[in-house]
Amino acid sequence: MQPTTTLATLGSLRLCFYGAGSMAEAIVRGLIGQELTKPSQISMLNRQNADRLQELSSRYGVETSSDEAAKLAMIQSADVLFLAPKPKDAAAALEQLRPLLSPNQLIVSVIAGLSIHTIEQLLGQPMAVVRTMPNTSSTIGLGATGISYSSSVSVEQRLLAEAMFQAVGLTAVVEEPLLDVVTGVSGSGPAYVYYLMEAMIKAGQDLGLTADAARELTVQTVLGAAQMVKETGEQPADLRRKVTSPNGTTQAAIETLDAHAFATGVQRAVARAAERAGELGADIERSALK
Ligand SMILES: NC(=O)C1=CN([C@@H]2O[C@H](COP(=O)(O)OP(=O)(O)OC[C@H]3O[C@@H](n4cnc5c(N)ncnc54)[C@H](O)[C@@H]3O)[C@@H](O)[C@H]2O)C=CC1
Ligand SMILES: O=C(O)[C@@H]1CCC=N1
Repeated sequence: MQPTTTLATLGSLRLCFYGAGSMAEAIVRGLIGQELTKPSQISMLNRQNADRLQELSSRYGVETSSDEAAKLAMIQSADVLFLAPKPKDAAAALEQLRPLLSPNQLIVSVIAGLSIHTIEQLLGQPMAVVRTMPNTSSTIGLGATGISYSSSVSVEQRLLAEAMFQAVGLTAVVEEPLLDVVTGVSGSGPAYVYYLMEAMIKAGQDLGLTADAARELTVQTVLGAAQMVKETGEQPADLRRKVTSPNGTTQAAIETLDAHAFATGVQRAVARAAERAGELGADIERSALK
């Protein structure tokens, strides 16, 4: 299947998001914003928050319902079912889905740590499962998504899954165990960058800039730095050296960051997030075996 055929196919498919939180919204907003599908092809469901569903329906025009019979119809008529509850709710959510599924539906999970093996166990039948780790930047088409497949996912389904996530950003197909590393780098990654930005803005303000100036200068600096790495193809370390004059201001700042073990802290944070993804997956597996 050619990419254009895949995209045309996507427009005709019914997509159901089971779990209507931040990550589901990011993907929906991206798919609609990139005109990959119409809002009428998308349904979004959650456990009990009717106000949230109302908000999503009026914001994007997607189909939502709190009525049990209508929810059932949305699930059963979906060609692609996105699993997007929190890990702690995943075992219960997948067990609820179990009797409603048919083998021709494509399952796309965004749940951190949850393995394809456990998804298959919880769903109780062989299904085509795409396990992904996206991030919230999918909202604006700048997401970064790691993808793995169960062995029963067909070539066409792979192309479809990649087309969906490429529509909302960049994709990397990886061996399944590496999805936990992807979680540490890019799934949780936006939060590290926001944390850095919070600190830069606060420092600017503490030293006398207005809140607006501190924010705008910080945003443009992060945007420009990321774009420089992308457009020049240079290594971040080389670009960093070009900013760092001998005995200048940047050297003084980097020495201060080193004194606070900045790089080690970030490396440990990524590793800990990856480890935590494994722990979340193991917890769900334990609930599944109960
Ligand atoms: N927020 C993020 O940056 C990212 C999140 N993820 C993954 O996405 C998943 C969702 O995360 P968020 O959107 O942040 O969480 P959230 O808390 O914003 O949304 C979770 C949604 O699932 C619904 N839900 C819970 N139990 C349910 C059930 N039994 N049936 C139907 N719906 C149910 C909740 O009502 C809520 O709408 C998680 O598994 C997380 O690991 C993955 C990548 C990035
Ligand atoms: O914090 C979390 O568990 C989720 C997974 C990746 C980003 N947010």
